[in-house]
Amino acid sequence: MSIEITGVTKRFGDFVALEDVSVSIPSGQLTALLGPSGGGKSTLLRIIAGLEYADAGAVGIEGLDATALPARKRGVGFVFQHYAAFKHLTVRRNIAFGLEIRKRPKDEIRRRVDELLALVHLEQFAERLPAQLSGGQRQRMALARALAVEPKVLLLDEPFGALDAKVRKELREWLRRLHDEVHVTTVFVTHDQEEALEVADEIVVVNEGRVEQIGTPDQLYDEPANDFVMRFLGPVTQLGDLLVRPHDVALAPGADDPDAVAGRVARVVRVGFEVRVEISTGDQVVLATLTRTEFLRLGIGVGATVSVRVVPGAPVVPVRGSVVRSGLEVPAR
Ligand SMILES: Nc1ncnc2c1ncn2[C@@H]1O[C@H](COP(=O)(O)OP(=O)(O)OP(=O)(O)O)[C@@H](O)[C@H]1O
Repeated sequence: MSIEITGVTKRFGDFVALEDVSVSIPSGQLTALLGPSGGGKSTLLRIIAGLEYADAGAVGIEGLDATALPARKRGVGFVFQHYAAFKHLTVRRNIAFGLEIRKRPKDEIRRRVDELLALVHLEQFAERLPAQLSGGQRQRMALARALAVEPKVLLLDEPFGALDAKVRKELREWLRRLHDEVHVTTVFVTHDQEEALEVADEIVVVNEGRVEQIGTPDQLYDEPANDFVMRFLGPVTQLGDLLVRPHDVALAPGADDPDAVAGRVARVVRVGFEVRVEISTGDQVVLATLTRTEFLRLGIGVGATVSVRVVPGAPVVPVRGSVVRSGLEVPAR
């Protein structure tokens, strides 16, 4: 394991930002810290970086106990959302900075910076000043600068957060390809579930100072540990005491199915290729998302009686604080 976080707690005054957090991050992986704003992702990243210290617990980096080490001795590279470049230095000099202060030989620096410029596709911008770059190019420069000193670990705090949606999407694909080339252990913070699902090898879901779940994108999507994780990863609807994804809700005309919940179609909205059907089951409104073809095959419309059930095998989780049909009590948190 490359980064080993054990029992980390961090308080700011009375406020508990992280509570007994333990996470193992394997070498060479791209790991996302995902969660809502204020959940503690950045605090965890800053504790790994050595920019913040835990009140309790330990941080190991590549087998070394880094708990009390200052940031500069941890071998980590860091990129923030708003990257502070040296405004008066060219892109080339910005990238070379870490190597220059380490007094590496000039020709080695030139060779390494050329490699990095190629890696982040900024060869033709080498002699520009940071102000003459776009936001996306600046973040790529920031990544090249962080990589220059060959960190053991690369830490990215919402690196594309300040960019517009299109550039953000391009850069996340680029980050994935970059990582496949460089393989440096990378941890990045995001509150965007799509970004995490698309880019990360593994996702750590952080909420209210705790880890809700750790898993691959598929594990999180197919086996969400609880209703928080399921809600955070995309649209959900409630059927009885269970949370389910609207595209995993199956409908049949009529109310003959004894294993299904009977309801009445309350609303039908077509959005592009999908049809969203709201079904009133008396005490609940359940949302089902169907393809247009499926919807037409059912031959139903507003007012129709339907049987509602969950597609067999689809992931469901009990709603926190509710009693599940099996009689299992799920404690409210
Ligand atoms: N230096 C500090 N002093 C006091 N409170 C802090 C400090 N740093 C963070 N916090 C609080 O700790 C909590 C966690 O903050 P953190 O930045 O880790 O969350 P986050 O999940 O990264 O959120 P965001 O996505 O908004 O950055 C927040 O409630 C924040 O206000």
